[in-house]
Amino acid sequence: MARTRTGEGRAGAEGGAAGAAEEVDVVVLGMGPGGEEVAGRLASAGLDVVGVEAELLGGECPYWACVPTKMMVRGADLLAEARRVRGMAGLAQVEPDWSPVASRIRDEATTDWDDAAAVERFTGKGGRFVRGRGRFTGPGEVEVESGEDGSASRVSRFRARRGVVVATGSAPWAPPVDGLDRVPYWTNRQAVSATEAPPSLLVLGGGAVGLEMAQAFARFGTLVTVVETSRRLLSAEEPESGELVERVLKADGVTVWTHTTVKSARYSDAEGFVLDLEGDGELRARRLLVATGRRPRLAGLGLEHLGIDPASGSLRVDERMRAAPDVWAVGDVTGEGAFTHMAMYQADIAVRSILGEKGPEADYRAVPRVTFTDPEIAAVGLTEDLARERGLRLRTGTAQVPATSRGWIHGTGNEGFLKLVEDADRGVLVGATAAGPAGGEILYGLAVAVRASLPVATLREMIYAYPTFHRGVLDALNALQAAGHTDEPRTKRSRWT
Ligand SMILES: Cc1cc2nc3c(=O)[nH]c(=O)nc-3n(C[C@H](O)[C@H](O)[C@H](O)COP(=O)(O)OP(=O)(O)OC[C@H]3O[C@@H](n4cnc5c(N)ncnc54)[C@H](O)[C@@H]3O)c2cc1C
Ligand SMILES: NC(=O)c1ccc[n+]([C@@H]2O[C@H](COP(=O)([O-])OP(=O)(O)OC[C@H]3O[C@@H](n4cnc5c(N)ncnc54)[C@H](O)[C@@H]3O)[C@@H](O)[C@H]2O)c1
Repeated sequence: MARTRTGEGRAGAEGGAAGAAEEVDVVVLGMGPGGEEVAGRLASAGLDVVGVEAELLGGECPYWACVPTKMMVRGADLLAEARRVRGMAGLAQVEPDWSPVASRIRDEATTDWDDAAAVERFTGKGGRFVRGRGRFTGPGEVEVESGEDGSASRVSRFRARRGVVVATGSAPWAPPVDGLDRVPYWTNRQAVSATEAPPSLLVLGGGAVGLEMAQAFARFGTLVTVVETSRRLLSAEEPESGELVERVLKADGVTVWTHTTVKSARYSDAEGFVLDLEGDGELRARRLLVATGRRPRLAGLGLEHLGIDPASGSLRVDERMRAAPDVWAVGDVTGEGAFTHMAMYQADIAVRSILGEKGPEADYRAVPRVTFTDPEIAAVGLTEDLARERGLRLRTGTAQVPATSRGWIHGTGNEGFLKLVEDADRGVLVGATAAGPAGGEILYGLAVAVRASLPVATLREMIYAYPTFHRGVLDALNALQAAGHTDEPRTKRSRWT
């Protein structure tokens, strides 16, 4: 697990001594992807910047989230591809072994959960790094407490002339299930630090975290059961996405319980984890992963000193990332979408805002999101349901990947679909889903179309390379036009798409 270095003083000045606040330009609270980007850019621009981080500089993404989970996914996908050789290209014998995945995560991704290189990168730009937990003590005033595990704690105080950036991210949230707080369940952190694939795993929550991990462990031989309260998996996405991912997970041997409520949880060495289901008996496994969402980290930040209610759920920001006078916020803490690309996007806007530079304001019409299951479930903009809720008059068009030329050529492993949601009055796409092999890559063109409000007529006039997966967009456009309004997926393969 993480070797935190709270309180060590190797990374530049440690700030003002307790009692005397040191004047600096900007203090950044939390150095995940959002905070690191803001602090690094401002330091490079010549500002006197203090970056405060309680754990590891880089935050959740490189050490416990995006990067290590995608290494898990990569290993799992290699196994799945090897298993598809039979009937397509001969025979391949597959013997799953988790240890190369664990080694890559430990040695390549996280350097054994050590952030020395990231600290050096930041201080190399002229930033000053303080390891510790920061909080507001007044407008523009920040106190950082360093030291833990019984070591004497020290307090540094700063007064930020230009302002403070809050980038404290999010923490896993567990539902109020009786007994859950008393059992040693995994969050994403223990799951990515696993040195072996457990024999059996219960996954509570059928969102991105739960499903990426469920499929990865299943492909390495773990007996996985997913339990989800909603009627379908990936409930925020198109219904077709949840249906597809449930189908492929089942093909991977995963047991899926949707629309299921867990009443209570217990654990013993002999029994392992036991979840009591409302009405439906119980589920058992050696490990339990709780992946039921995350919540912005606002507690203990002293936001009350700014007149902000820390219980407000997220730190609301305007289109220039301002949360209060001379306070900016970026990343998961803003509640605008818990993605690294969102944190980086907002960081860019905050940097320009702090430097007084002009430039575009935040625009969330085309937020891309990719769940890295196999097939990848990628989407941008509004789902059909959300677009309807906004009162738009819609047309939708869907193409099934196996019915396209490339999907058909691809053969096994070709599950997926492309769905377009058009604002029929304006003739532009307001949302799209690309589910299938390389769905996240195919999404790019659709994201451009949504963001730039490209006329659907222009999309139809374009030339799509044959036989690519993205050429399926033409099929979906044809479906859009043919039906006027169609929710029916096309099942027949047209000759040239
Ligand atoms: C399992 C998993 C997989 C994911 N995969 C992807 C993916 O593939 N693609 C993607 O785009 N997103 C992914 N995400 C989401 C992504 O990790 C987050 O959106 C991203 O890390 C948010 O960045 P951030 O800077 O807002 O916050 P964080 O990364 O959470 O960093 C915040 C930092 O602030 C520090 N901090 C908190 N409070 C204080 C304080 N008071 N003082 C000092 N420091 C403090 C924390 O220690 C932390 O290091 C994934 C998330 C999970 C859980
Ligand atoms: N590939 C990516 O970009 C990626 C990957 C992982 C995580 N993330 C980000 O991290 C955030 C957190 O991911 P997550 O999957 O933990 O959250 P999520 O909110 O996406 O999904 C949580 C799921 O848990 C379910 N749930 C809630 N309470 C439950 C209960 N008591 N029993 C069973 N199920 C319950 C919800 O209905 C929901 O489907 C996401 O918002 C996502 O943006 C992104």
